[in-house]
Amino acid sequence: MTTPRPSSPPLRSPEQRRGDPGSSAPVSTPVLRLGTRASALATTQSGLVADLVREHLGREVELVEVATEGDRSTAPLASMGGTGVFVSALRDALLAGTVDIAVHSLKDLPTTPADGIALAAVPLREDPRDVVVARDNLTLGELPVGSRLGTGSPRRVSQLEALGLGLDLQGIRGNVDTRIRKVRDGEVDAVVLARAGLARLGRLDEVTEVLDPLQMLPAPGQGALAIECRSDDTDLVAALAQLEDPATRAAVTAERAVLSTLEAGCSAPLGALAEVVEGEDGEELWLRAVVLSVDGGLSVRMSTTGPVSQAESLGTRLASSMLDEGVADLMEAPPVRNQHA
Ligand SMILES: NCc1[nH]cc(CCC(=O)O)c1CC(=O)O
Repeated sequence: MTTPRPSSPPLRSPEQRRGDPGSSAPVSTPVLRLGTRASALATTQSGLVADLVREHLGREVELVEVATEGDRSTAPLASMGGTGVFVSALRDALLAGTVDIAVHSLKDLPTTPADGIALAAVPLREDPRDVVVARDNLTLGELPVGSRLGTGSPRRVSQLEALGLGLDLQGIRGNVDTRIRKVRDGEVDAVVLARAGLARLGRLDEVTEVLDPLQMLPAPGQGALAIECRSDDTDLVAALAQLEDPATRAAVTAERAVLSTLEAGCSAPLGALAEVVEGEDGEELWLRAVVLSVDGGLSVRMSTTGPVSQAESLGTRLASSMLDEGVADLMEAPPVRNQHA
């Protein structure tokens, strides 16, 4: 046991720190521990939420790093059960009581609710669109036939194939920085990323094209954050509600209802985007969705509008209509090969 030198900060156990009588915070408001993955995007997003909590709840927040299987392994995400691997370690930390708040990218959040976990707030969403980062400032349409485009996402692959650009699509993984570096290093000619991640990381200057949802519908929940806590932490559930953006909550609720309804009958690539728009009778929700075969040869695209207050049923009904159009069969459809597939 070494004695800390006088200049060192005093060492305290988490228990001591929680009710520290020496700090200005009263014992009844302990420091909130916000669990985060270690990636640059995750710590940035967690830092944003920590700032919101400090500002709106007036509470002290500290970030606690939590390692997840999705970060430790470089295996394809699908082989680990999808992006849910990023989520479960943080939820385990919540349930174990080692953290009080967890922040996720909403698009990584499984649609099935987790026991004991509350989705306490969905704050204002970033621009949900996908973007291209390409060499020599090129747009998708300017990339020569045969250009290598790196993306491991079936949703992006199928929609890019559907555009018929003759790109050589290559499955890559890695964080935002790694993917952009593959373009700089010439390993691929371009990558497609969520604009929101680049915006939060302050790297929008890398973007060479913003993809219109007409060409590329984003993933359900893309650009939005999910703030979770233990559901029995009722004071915190109520306090975190101050961080909620109702329009964003309605939009992602509709998008995720499409996802969960289709998940039962269909595992084909899916894009969905809901936006609050001005309708004849005031604000309404405009929901668009697409399901494609993996090779992009077949797709079903639908849209609908409805009351913002009925986001969930709007999504469920749109997905049901898509199932009526046979989207469940798209996975099994014989490959429709375009010239460059
Ligand atoms: N797939 C991983 C992931 N999860 C959330 C984001 C970006 C941030 C967001 O969509 O909110 C990304 C990176 C990307 O898709 O480019």
